[in-house]
Amino acid sequence: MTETAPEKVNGHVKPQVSLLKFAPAQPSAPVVEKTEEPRRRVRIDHLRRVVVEVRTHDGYRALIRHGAYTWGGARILARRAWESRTTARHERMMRIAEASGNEELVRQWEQRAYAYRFARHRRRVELLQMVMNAPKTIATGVGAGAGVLLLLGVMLAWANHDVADVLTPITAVVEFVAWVAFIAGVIWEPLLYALPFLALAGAWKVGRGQQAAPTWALPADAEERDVVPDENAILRALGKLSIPQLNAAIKEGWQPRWVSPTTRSGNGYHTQLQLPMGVTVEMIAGKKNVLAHNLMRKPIEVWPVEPPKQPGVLDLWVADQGSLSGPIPPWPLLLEGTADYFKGVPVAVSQRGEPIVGKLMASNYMVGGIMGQGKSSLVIALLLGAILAPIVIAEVYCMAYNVDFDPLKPRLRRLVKGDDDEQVKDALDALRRLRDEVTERGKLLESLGGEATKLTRELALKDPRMQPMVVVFDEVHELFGHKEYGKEAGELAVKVLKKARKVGITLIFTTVSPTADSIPRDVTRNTSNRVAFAVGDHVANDGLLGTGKHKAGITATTLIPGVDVGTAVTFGFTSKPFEVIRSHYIARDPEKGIDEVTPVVERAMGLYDGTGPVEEAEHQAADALADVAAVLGDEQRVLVQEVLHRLAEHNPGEYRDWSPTDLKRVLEPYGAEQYKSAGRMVVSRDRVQEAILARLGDDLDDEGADDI
Ligand SMILES: Nc1ncnc2c1ncn2[C@@H]1O[C@H](COP(=O)(O)OP(=O)(O)OP(=O)(O)O)[C@@H](O)[C@H]1O
Repeated sequence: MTETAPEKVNGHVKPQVSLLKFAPAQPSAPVVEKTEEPRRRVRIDHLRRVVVEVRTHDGYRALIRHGAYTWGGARILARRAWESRTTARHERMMRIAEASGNEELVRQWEQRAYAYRFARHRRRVELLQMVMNAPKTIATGVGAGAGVLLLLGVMLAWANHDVADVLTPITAVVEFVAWVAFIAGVIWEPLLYALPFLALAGAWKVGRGQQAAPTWALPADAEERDVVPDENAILRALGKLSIPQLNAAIKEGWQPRWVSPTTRSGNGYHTQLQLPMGVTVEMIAGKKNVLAHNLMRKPIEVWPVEPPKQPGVLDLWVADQGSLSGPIPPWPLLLEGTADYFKGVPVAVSQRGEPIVGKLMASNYMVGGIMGQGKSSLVIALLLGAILAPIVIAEVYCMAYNVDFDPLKPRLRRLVKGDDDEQVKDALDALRRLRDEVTERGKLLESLGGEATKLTRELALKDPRMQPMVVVFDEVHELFGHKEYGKEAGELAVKVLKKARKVGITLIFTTVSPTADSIPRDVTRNTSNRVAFAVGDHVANDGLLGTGKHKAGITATTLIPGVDVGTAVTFGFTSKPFEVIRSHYIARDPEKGIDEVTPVVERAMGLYDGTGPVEEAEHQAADALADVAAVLGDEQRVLVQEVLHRLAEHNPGEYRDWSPTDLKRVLEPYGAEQYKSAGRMVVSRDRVQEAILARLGDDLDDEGADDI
């Protein structure tokens, strides 16, 4: 017996009772002549072309435009009239308030609607009463008027001694009425004929004022998209984003609450407004390109974001046209000046044109973006600034074969180049050393720093083991992505980053691949300053700037590679949720013979060797005895507390934390320590001066002994 495989229906063994309904087998269809369909399509295409092409005809556009103005104006007037006589407006406002969940506002509009209805009812009742009383009122009025005229006539007749004058006032009034009737008779007919035209003209004017015509029919200059993004321009631009919920709100009469009206901010404009229900900032950010177009800007010049503490608010910053593509001012330290590790280094200008300082103390960097967008240049600006502070130790681990860091070599403690296992291992070793270093420095800080919770300038100058360090890991994905060293490197980096900020170690990572696969998330999370040059997609963007940033409009995906070179979206440089920066460029192109980097390195070397204007490195230990003498001045005796106070003022770095014991420790060897006078501890000027002389004598003796 042969077994046959069960028949299958849709991949299942054929069921006993099939629930599948098969279409009856069609008799072979007769061959149909297919010539009709293309012809119909051709006709539709032709029709469509005619409809579209006719729009380009000036006469047709003018006809539609003016027709639409009139029709639209009439509709607007009718709506206004309707709203003025009914509670339609109140109800609309109530719907908006209700939709935005503002119960207080709903109640207010309800009360207004009630007051309006009440007033309208009273007016109607009064009108009715007036109509009913009209005959009586008219009769009374006419009677009173006739009486007055008659009285005037009598007085006139009396004055003129002519009885005929009694009727003169009444005759004059009758003649006046006849004239009015005559004039009205003359103008009535033309007025009657002109009335529809006047109404049409009025409607046309209103329609034109409101631009109530299809956009394609408007004259070329009528689409007055304003260069200044004021409230009107912003509302117009928002209304043309094709966001249904926003359009519905606008149709309902939504008027935004301007949290902050449009104000000038640097080289752009800043506005904040509350969005209606159903419309999120993400939706607006998703249409950033269209918004930028509507505001007559490039996408990079428009930044719609949601402030962290103001949910539902659209924070819009619009740069001046072209302001982000002009030349960047030269690096402030290019020709002169030194830097201070504890204050930071100028690296860029912000979107508003303000200087951006790259902090070094308590900061770490992750710089990413596709190739050739300026990552290395930004890091070189940071590093050049850092080495212009003579106390800084700098190391570079560049996991690629490139010459970017070569000119800095003389001033670097270590420069490793290359992406072979050997160099990657060097970078790993550097991280291992740094792990030990941060621990060591932590202990030193505890023992030397006293109250200080992090490295201070004084401490760094006092102890060479606490000299600030800047360590660059270029193309760091080679390290973190390394199959042998990657895992350990990631863990070490996180450990170092967590402790480095307090002990004066700055880590700078750069990568072309800022995704979670190449850079451990925890490494990026623990970097305070993140820089995204043009990136390939939102994954890379969020890998650098943080999850959800792309959706929230903080995105470097709109930066154009090759065009926006040197421009980056950053986090951590200022207190703002993000900052678009344009980095200073210290040019170097050996092929063209341009090299601005080397002179800066030479300057840094001058400072470092002590041949230049060293400000910080040459730290002289304070001479406490001389300082005490200086603060005593001419006074015979000074209270100990006063001496300590004056010393702290004189040299806060050295004496701020001094106590009477410290003072005693310095003065005692010379017998000049404080003593009690009239019940209070004092320091004597004469004793201190004698101590200085005694010390001088000792020094001379020592020199004499050395000479022998
Ligand atoms: N701020 C800037 N302004 C003007 N041009 C710049 C700026 N930064 C960089 N460039 C130009 O872009 C080129 C590439 O810069 P850089 O090497 O810094 O890019 P990168 O992102 O580090 O590229 P790679 O990943 O290939 O090293 C530079 O040689 C320079 O010509």
